[in-house]
Amino acid sequence: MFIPAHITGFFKIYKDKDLLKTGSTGAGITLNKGVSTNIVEGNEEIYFNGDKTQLCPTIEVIKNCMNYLNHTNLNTQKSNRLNKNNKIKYKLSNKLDNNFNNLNEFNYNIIHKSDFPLGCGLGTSGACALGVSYELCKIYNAESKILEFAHGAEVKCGTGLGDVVAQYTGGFVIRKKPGLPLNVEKINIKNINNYNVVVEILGKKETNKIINNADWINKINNVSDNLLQKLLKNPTLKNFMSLSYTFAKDTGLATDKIISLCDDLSFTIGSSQAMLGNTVFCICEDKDLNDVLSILNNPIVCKIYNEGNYE
Ligand SMILES: Nc1ncnc2c1ncn2[C@@H]1O[C@H](COP(=O)(O)OP(=O)(O)O)[C@@H](O)[C@H]1O
Ligand SMILES: CC(C)(COP(=O)(O)O)[C@@H](O)C(=O)O
Repeated sequence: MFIPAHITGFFKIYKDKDLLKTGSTGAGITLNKGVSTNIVEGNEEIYFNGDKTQLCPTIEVIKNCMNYLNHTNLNTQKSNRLNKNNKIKYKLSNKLDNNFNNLNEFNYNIIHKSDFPLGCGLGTSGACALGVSYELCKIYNAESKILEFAHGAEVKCGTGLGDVVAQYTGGFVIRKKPGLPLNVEKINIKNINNYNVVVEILGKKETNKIINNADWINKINNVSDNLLQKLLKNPTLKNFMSLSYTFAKDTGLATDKIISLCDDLSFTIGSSQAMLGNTVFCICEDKDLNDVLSILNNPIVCKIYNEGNYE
């Protein structure tokens, strides 16, 4: 299952005892590059772009799914699966039934193939969580839990607050309430294919260290306080980029290098920092694309990905 990358422009942090109510409000866009996840028979391993990893959000999604199955009528589920006569599903179900609490006993591999690295503000960890959640929920007929498993896992790992909700929705997404239940506005963009989103990754930045630090939470929430209303009043890509730049600058999250690159890109529709990464992004029309590319060292050109589960 392909899950798009997601760039948050600005956000406000909400913490709650309930992981599912913890999250962020704010706004972002999903991209036509992201993560594809598959489940295959194997030796209980998780792979990210060919490397064996212990990826927290992926592991937590599997645990969420196991706990859920543990509390559900297993026999009914099992007979459904057996009827489908699918070898992988059958093996998976046996392993899950026998080894609820031991991830190491699973007889399958999770394979993530990503266009972007982890830790660069492109929602890669959220895309892994949502991808594995879709795949597992498909196997266990637990589709109603896809979002819960993935959002809960991201929050628990401290790797994201709003990415999963936005990635599930797809497009230019304004998150009006934190976490679940979903409360978002998906903005319709005319001639969406005329826009390019150009991404320049400068380095890594661990989301965890910012969203769990009291000083950063204060700064972020003070600056973002009225940005959501401003965007809702005028929900255009230009306004989104301008508010995102204000957020990046006024919170102090943007480094001098990021600010200087954004200044160089001021002829575009807008440029800012991809939250929460050491990454710059800008939105431009085709006529400006060559000029944008000439300014950046390793630009990655994307389009806005508008598919999703918005109703
Ligand atoms: N190669 C890796 N294997 C496993 N985990 C990784 C690897 N590289 C980074 N991580 C972890 O992945 C998570 C990335 O989360 P985050 O910073 O939110 O990234 P993103 O912006 O891509 O969502 C962090 O918990 C980080 O420790
Ligand atoms: C900005 C962030 C808190 C983290 O995003 P990332 O670094 O891409 O995981 C995001 O989840 C959000 O709530 O908007």
